[in-house]
Amino acid sequence: MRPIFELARFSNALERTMKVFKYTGLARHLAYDLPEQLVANFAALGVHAIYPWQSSCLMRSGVLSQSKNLVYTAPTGGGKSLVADVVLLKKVVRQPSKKALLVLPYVALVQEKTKWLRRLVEGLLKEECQDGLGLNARKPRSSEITVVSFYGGSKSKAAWSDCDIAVCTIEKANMLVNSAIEEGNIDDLGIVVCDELHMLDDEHRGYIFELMLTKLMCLQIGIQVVGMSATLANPEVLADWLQAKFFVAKYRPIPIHEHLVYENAIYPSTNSKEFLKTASQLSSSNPTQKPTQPTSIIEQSVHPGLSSPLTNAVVALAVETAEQGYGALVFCSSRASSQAIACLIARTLRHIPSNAEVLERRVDVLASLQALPGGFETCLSDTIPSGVGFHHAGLTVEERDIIAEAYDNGTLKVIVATCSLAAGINLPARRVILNSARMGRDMVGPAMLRQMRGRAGRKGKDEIGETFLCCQKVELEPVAELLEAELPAVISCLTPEKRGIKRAILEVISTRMISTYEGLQEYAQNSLLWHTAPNHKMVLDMLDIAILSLLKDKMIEVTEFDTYAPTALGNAIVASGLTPEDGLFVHADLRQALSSFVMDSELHLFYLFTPIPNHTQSFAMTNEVSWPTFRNLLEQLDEPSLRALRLIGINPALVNRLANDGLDNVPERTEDEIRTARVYRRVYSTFALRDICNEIPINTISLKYSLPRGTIQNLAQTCHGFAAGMIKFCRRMATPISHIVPGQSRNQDDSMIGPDAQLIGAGTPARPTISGSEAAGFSMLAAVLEHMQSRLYAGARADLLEMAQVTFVKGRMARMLYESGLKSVRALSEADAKKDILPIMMSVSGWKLKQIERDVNKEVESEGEGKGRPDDLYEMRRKKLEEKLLRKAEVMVRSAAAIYEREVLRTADFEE
Ligand SMILES: Nc1ncnc2c1ncn2[C@@H]1O[C@H](COP(=O)(O)OP(=O)(O)OP(=O)(O)O)[C@@H](O)[C@H]1O
Repeated sequence: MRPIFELARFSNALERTMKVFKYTGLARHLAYDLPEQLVANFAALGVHAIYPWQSSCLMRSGVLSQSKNLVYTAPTGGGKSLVADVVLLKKVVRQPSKKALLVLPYVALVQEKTKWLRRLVEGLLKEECQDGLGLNARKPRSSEITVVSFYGGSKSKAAWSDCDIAVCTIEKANMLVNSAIEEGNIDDLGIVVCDELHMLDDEHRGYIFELMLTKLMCLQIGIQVVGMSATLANPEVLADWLQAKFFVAKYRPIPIHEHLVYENAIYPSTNSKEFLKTASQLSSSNPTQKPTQPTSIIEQSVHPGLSSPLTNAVVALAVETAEQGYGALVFCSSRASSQAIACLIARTLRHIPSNAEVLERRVDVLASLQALPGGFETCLSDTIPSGVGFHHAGLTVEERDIIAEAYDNGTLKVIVATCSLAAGINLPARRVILNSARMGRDMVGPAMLRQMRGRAGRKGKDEIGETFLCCQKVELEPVAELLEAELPAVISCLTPEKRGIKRAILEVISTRMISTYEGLQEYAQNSLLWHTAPNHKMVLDMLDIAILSLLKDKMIEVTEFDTYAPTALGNAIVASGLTPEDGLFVHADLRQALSSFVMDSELHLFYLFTPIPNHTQSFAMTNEVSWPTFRNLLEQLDEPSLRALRLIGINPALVNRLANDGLDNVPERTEDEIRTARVYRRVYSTFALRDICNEIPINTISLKYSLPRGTIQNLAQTCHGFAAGMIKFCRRMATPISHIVPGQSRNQDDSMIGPDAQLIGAGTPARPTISGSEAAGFSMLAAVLEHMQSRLYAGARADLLEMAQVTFVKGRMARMLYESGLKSVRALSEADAKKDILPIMMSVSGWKLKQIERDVNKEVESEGEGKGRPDDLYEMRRKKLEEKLLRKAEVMVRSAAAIYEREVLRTADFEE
């Protein structure tokens, strides 16, 4: 290792850093040209030296000088993120006018990375300006670096303009890039880092990576692109596409010892070839083949639940790891089996004594789970005391966070999870145990298998890593095939069989990036599709077909200059982040609402705010509708609500028939039938959304609709973003925007176009692409939806709506204030922040106090009494929290006073 950051012996960070430079040679450090504070921050986070491969990768010409794009791969846990962190932070510090986008596929990863980067930029300043040169140069002004996360369901209201580094999900990143192009400030973007680049070939979400990167490649304005992955079979192809340097590293700081387990026997496999050989020998019926010898045998338990050798092996291996005081991650094929296996492991571990302090921490974990407003999976009460948790998408985010944190800090020793955990968060383990290699009924793919096994032995957490792939006889052959399988080459998802290029074309026309046919051809030539297609004519034909289809669907039009311009519809679809197909679906629903909107029931509005099936893939999948429940819900509706549903297209007789016949779903053979099925599924979700807004606990809703709590929570979180998208859709439909010059188009809140908006081409008339009355209708609908949006944000009934306008008063807080007598904005405006509001806020934040207590105990335990007395530390942090909440309470009172004053003035105006 090259010890550029070697340190630890010095107390003061800066002093430490200076010593580092002397020790390692300034020349080496200057090669990276990193600010001292950044070096110190890396060291404080445990990165004292850089791996040789990281150094070689960074030193590829043009990478650090930010003139070259970079694509690289390294094994899981190999330290890829550090390379990207260095390039990204250097850009932001040295070119302070530039912003950085960091794109990750999962919300949990976005949150984790945001926390990491915030710690990394602590005290790190970007240089604001440097006027003049030499002796006359003015000293640069400096300012702090802001890191903001963007993802669906995020409560943050931060805007692109507020941040230096935006950490985003793929969809949000694409939307940010679209808005920046449209608003003419894409120049502000200096670097885009794409983690998990292999996701490019994920048909559901990954193709948006390609749309975004193709735009950046086409723009040619020097935005540096950095892409990385542990599972890229063809980095050179991607590098060629992105005009990037590429680098392949094989280094893994902690090697993994791999094993195959079959019929209670453990076979070693030092590499995947040997693994494959062992698996093939075991599955072979050839008597002449010399049998492979196991290294050890797992004792078969007499417990009836462990009669299957596979389950017996999985449980025994997990128990052994926990007994030795290490962490084990067990991957199962389904949510149900992960819970069942967790219970079996816990039952065995129950008889093994743990120390009193650990037991107490587990009691705290359970208490935190019990305190969750959304309820918790009661089965966890059986497993947590033994140090075992489970983790899957059926749990709420809070449950998953508590379990992951307890595992990370050693309170829990085993987590049993579905494979979504492997890619979703960075939880390391001494031992990774695969209870067969399946996801549902299918075998996992080679990339996922690598991700799962890659969780074993992570630098900074453990010094050894082991994996055990446990399988049954029938699985030996598919497992052998899986092990032999090469990682599939990443290919474009824009092929006609997958997503096609319609959305891609609509986006670039709608954002005004391209308006000519030649421009569109050039765009297509910048896509991965072009780089991987065997035949370029096919791509150009696809382009023609997509243009025709967009013209036919009236999403784009041909102007009198023979260029392409978006229609209001096309613009609305792109602005609200929908695919063209989903956009048409939503448009049909909104037009119907325009023609006959049912105002005397909330149901129609809730329907329009319900994310459409496929928009949030996890909700209301085909087989998740319980038709008997649907029928019961219809039976309880009042007349206006029933009328609303009939208008939307629900036929109660059909629901009745499906419930009686025990059928799974409405038929989906023709396009009409597919649309109808989507409407039924969306309405089912609408009922759940209505319950969420009526503050029915997640637990109760989950039971009522036979849907997991995680699914209900996902609906609650995604509906806000979807509702905002619908409002944007209506606003754009209401506005003649087709000839607005980029950069002049709209206000920050994306509301109306100013009267001075410039026209493209002298004398070009601004032609609304929909009729005046329809535009007015959409404008009215936007206003109605906007009004109702606060109902969603409040998560509370109408009587709390007024309160929910006040800053920081949302959901539970609104209810608590209401219940303690502060029932109106006026009452709140007259309240005493310290005496009346602070105690309520402290009780709502009870879980935070628990968290403080846990953190203090943990720190004192690891750093000793030098940190201070636990009680004093706790008191100090409690006071800090109190001060923070008091400031919030004061803002609340001021906000309530402002709203009340406005209200009084409005009434006075009206009375005059
Ligand atoms: N040079 C280094 N010295 C010490 N620790 C390091 C170094 N580089 C990375 N690490 C640590 O190793 C761990 C794994 O690194 P990182 O998350 O960057 O790996 P990765 O290759 O991105 O893994 P994955 O593919 O699983 O996301 C992290 O805890 C990270 O802080």
